[in-house]
Amino acid sequence: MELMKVHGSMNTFFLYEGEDREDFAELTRRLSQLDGQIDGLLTVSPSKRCAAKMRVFNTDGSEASMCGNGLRCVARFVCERDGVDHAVIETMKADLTVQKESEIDAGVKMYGVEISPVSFQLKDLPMVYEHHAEWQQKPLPFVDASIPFTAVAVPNPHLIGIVGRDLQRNAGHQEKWAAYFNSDNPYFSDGVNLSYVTPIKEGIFVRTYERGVGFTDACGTAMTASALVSCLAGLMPFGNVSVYNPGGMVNCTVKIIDGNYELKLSGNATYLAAYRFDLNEGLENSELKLLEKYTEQLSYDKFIEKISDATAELI
Ligand SMILES: N[C@@H](CCC[C@H](N)C(=O)O)C(=O)O
Repeated sequence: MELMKVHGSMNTFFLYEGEDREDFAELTRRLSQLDGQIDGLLTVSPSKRCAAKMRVFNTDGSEASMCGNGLRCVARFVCERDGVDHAVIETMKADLTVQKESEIDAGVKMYGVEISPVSFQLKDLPMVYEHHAEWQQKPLPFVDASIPFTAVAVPNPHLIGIVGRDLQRNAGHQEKWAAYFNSDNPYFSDGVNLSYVTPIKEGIFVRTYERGVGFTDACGTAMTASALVSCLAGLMPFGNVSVYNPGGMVNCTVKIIDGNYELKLSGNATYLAAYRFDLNEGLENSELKLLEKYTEQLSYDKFIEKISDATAELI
């Protein structure tokens, strides 16, 4: 099978186009063994009602309901394949609009994607904490009395803490709690993506420990959820929020229209290389062969260099 290696904000995936397969979970685990850089597998298959259907698998083989950085890459793939500038993509819980946008820097292809639905109901993550229906901007006393946390599903589950620079730089605190919440624990039966957010001059900085993966350079749904939480907390005005992360920078648009949240994530969709994945006799003997390395990353690296001052102290 042919695969493409792609990234959104350095959140890196193999992208596979073809019919749905039963063995995507095993395939993803094997691909992660063969290539330690990836954060999962994106699959693009035919949809009965949309331009395509996207599924996303974490490196541990678990399937997630959404992936914001991955959707930008799938958006580019589908728009270029179909010769269009916008499309609707079927995902596990919603059909989402995506569109091509102008390059943020020479040679850096950009796509905007809808992030929806949004729910603060703990049952939608799911999260269980005493008898609460929601948990917004309040410390979880058993974690840390100084960090206001918000639980939100977009629709994959996120727990967002607003922290100062010291906790942001020292990833040990975040790692300890993320590892706990993604193992056997009474609060998150399906695990959770844990992000720490710090306001900076240019916007916000977000670091995410992803469920099913571990620390990643960026998580698109987490950055969008963090922008929403920052607006609700009064740290950022509603509208456009620049979100910096260890893998780059994205723009999130946060609006409330008629009481509904409207969220959009805009950022790069970069193609790294084409591969052939030969299954041979079974997954354990499968091999990954590089067919072609693309040069787009050079443009992305230049873009990163230009924005590096904003994040220098925090990465
Ligand atoms: N990297 C993604 C999210 C991928 C899924 C996540 N790990 C989960 O299990 O919910 C993004 O860009 O949103």
